[in-house]
Amino acid sequence: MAAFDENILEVDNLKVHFGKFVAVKSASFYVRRGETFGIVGESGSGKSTILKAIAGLVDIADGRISMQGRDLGGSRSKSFCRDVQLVFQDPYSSLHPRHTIDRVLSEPATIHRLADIDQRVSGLLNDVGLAPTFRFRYPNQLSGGQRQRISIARSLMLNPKLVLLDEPTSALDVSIQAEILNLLQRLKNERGLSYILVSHDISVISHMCDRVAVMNDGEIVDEVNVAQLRNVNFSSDYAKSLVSSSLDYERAITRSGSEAEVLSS
Ligand SMILES: Nc1ncnc2c1ncn2[C@@H]1O[C@H](COP(=O)(O)OP(=O)(O)OP(=O)(O)O)[C@@H](O)[C@H]1O
Repeated sequence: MAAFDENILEVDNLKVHFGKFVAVKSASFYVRRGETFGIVGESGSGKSTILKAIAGLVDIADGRISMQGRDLGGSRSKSFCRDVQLVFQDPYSSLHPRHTIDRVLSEPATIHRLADIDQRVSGLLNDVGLAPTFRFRYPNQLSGGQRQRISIARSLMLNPKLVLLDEPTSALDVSIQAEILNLLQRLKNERGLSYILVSHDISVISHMCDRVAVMNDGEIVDEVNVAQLRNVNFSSDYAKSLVSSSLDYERAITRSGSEAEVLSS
C-alpha cells in the first residue's frame, strides 16, 4: 500500500440541489495522496453528483471543496483541469463517434498547448495496452474494453494527480472488468495517481479501495477502511445490510456457478 502523507482533496459538508430536489444532503470526506477512495451506494444515492461537484460540472449549494489545501470556490482553473480528470461509466457515449482515436487523445494536449503530442499519444496507447495502429481507428471499430482503455488514456494525457472514476467497469462484460481494474491499478502505481472510485459493486470497491464511504439517500452514512468493509464492520445498520446482502448475493452466484459446472461435467 502507498505511503499517504497528505490529503490531495477535502470535501466538507457538501450539499447539491437540483431545483427543489436535494441530491446531496451532506458529504464530508478526504482523499489522501496515492490512495483509492471508494464511494458506494444504491442507484440514485448521489455518488455521481459528488464527482460532478468536484469536477465543477454542477453547482454546489453549500459546503467547501479544496484541492491540495486550496479552496476551489465556484470555478475551476486551467491547472485544476490538468490535475483532476474524470472517466465516465459508458465508453460508448463518452468518445466522439466521428473523431479518430488520434484526435480523441490529442485534443486535451492541443487545448493545453503541450509539446510532443505525437509521442504522448503513442506512449499512452502503449501504456493502456493498445497497439499503435489503434490511433487511426474510430470508436465504433473498438470493443467496449478497448474504448474504456482509450477513455483512460485520454484522462491521463495531461498527467493528472487525481482521477475521478464513475463506475468505470459497469458497462463492460464481466470478463473484461477485471482487466480494466488491473490496468487502473497498474497506472495508479506507475504514475502515483490518487483515485475516487464510484461504484455500486461491493466486490469492485473491495478489490480497489483503501477507504470507502457508504451513501444513502444523499448522505454519507458510514466510512470504513477496506478491512472493515470486508469484515462488514460498520457503525450504521444501513451500510451493514447493504454490504452483507451484496456479499450474500455474490456467494449465491459463485455457488450456483460452481454447481452448474458440477452438473454439466
Ligand atoms: N441534472 C439533474 N437534474 C435533476 N436531478 C438530477 C440531476 N442529476 C442527478 N439527479 C438526481 O439526483 C439523484 C442522485 O443522482 P446520482 O446520479 O448522483 O446518483 P448515483 O448514486 O450516482 O446513481 P447511479 O448509480 O444510478 O448513477 C438522483 O435522484 C438523480 O435522479
